Amino acid sequence: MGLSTELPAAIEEVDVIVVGGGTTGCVVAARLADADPSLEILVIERGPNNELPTIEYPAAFPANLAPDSKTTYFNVSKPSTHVGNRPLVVPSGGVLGGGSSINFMTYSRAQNQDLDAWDTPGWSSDELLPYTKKSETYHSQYVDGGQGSNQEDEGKNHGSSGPIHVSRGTYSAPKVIDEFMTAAAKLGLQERPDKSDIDSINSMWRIHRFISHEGKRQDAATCYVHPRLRDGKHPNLHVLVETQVARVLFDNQNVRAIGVEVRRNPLFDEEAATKPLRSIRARKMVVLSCGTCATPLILERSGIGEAQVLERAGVSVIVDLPGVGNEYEDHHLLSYGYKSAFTADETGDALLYGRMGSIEDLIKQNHKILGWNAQEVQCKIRPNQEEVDSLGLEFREAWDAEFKDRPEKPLVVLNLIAGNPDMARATGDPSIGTTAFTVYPFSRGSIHITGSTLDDPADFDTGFFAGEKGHLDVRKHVFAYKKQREIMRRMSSYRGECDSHPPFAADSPAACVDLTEALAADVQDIVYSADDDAVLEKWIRDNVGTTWHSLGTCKMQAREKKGVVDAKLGVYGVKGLKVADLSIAPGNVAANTNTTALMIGEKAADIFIEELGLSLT
Ligand SMILES: Cc1cc2nc3c(=O)[nH]c(=O)nc-3n(C[C@H](O)[C@H](O)[C@H](O)COP(=O)(O)OP(=O)(O)OC[C@H]3O[C@@H](n4cnc5c(N)ncnc54)[C@H](O)[C@@H]3O)c2cc1C
Repeated sequence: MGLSTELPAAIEEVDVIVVGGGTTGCVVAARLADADPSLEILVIERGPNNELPTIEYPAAFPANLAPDSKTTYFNVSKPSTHVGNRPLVVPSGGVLGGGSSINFMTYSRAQNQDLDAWDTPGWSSDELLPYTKKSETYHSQYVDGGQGSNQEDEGKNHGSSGPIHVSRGTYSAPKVIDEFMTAAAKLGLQERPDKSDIDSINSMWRIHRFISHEGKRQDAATCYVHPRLRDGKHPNLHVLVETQVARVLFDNQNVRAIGVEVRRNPLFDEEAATKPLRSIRARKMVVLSCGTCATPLILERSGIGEAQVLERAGVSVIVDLPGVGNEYEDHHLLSYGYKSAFTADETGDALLYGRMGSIEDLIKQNHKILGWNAQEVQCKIRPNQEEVDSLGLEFREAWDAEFKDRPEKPLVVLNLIAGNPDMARATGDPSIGTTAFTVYPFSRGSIHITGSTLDDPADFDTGFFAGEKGHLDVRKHVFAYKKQREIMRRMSSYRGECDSHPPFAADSPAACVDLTEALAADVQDIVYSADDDAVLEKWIRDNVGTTWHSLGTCKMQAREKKGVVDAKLGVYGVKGLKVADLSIAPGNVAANTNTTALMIGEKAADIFIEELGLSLT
């Protein structure tokens, strides 16, 4: 069958069904297809095929987030008083390749200690490193300056023959990077040739990207699935797109997963919503890879979840598993724009605001800027003791308990963007900016079904800044705001703040400025008053958004600790049903999450191959 929008009537049963052809699902399906040519695998993806210019060309990435996008799924939370009574919109992958096909392509690795803290047999950082290496071919060369990696470290930490090519791409903004790094160094941040050495802290690096040397996006569908659909050696791999899975089917005893119920996605076929669902059977295994926001909903529609939630939604309980859909985590993101003396072509603004012509024009010219994502430098930062103390006694107690003796744990991640990251407020003038996200949030959310069908809306609460310690997550952003602003103020092209900053009182030293030249060489830190901090905290609550790093709604941990899957990714209480995506992460990671999703995919594939009695490749 290959790739299709319709399942031929002849295919009623396969060996393995992978539900969700996203980042993790594509890896699992491809590796299973390699392991045994007679094993029939069907990937079912709700979104369209990913072979689109807006996915292939990195610089076109914002198009996938347009409100009418058919490649992104927009999860909408209920309004919360903790974030200014706003509903938050959390986009996730809605296309073959999932998040990896629409994300911003920043390559970033979890700290070693993050994975060790998962505390799960077989999932330590040492045991997982081979899987990250297996997924990637890492190109260390810096085309635009920078120190280049130490060969030995590179071999230790990176792969050299995996399907995903990680490089700096074909374009960058070296002047912006150099100025930022010079400024950040004045505040004690050191440039590391390879911060994905996965232990360093208070350091920065030039961001590597999920972009090949040729300037093409390296998503899981392009790198794992399509080559196998094309090579004539994998007639066992089938991919059904534009099709939604409603629920998992079980045998008569409700013990073993035997298939799924599907319908064509009404986004691509309006009549589908009124047609009966179709069943497809799986002889050996059903793998749920629908991502953090969708996998728990499928489990719940199938009768696996917290009994109260299921009963309220009118679903009969097969397994009472209270962890499903709870303990939702994301990173909390704020973006800040700065006026600058850079010329339009030294930042991404000329591209974003069409001054270089349309993406189609640039494709005709084969322009190098197409292989760029404008994400330039990443820093993982911890406060010093004085900074910790400045965040208040309660924060210090939390710091002492969770961070103080874990020197590899950053508090925030800052990214330098060669353009204004707050696109809603950007004017199109040459500007640069930062994004700041807090890692290891204290606050937690949840996502559940409200009814038994695909059309019932989800009950989604991001939990941002809520709960007993939620306000301490706000304090982390207070630290992040001050830190990033001090770096930016020390850049020689800094000319003041754009509108994406708190409205500090005009007579406060913290007030935003509009300058015609850089600040004098000996820049002093801004001293914020209690009133300034109050304005800042309100701004943070009113403007915080997703970092698109959802995880943890089907945790891999003990059932009595509200775990949903065991160390072999099997769902508790049933057989033949696995989960493989970021929903299984038992704890958060101090990084953008795509690398972790790919790693989970590789590890999951090995687990399944072994359980199915196939040979490892
Ligand atoms: C806008 C955005 C920007 C990001 N930027 C970065 C970045 O720069 N760097 C980075 O490292 N990470 C980034 N991420 C995060 C990263 O891409 C995700 O963490 C990762 O892709 C998640 O992988 P997953 O396999 O868990 O889920 P996904 O990749 O989301 O896969 C789930 C798949 O299941 C499908 N699905 C869901 N429900 C159903 C159903 N009922 N039936 C059939 N199919 C279904 C979805 O359509 C999707 O394709 C970003 C994410 C987004 C959304």
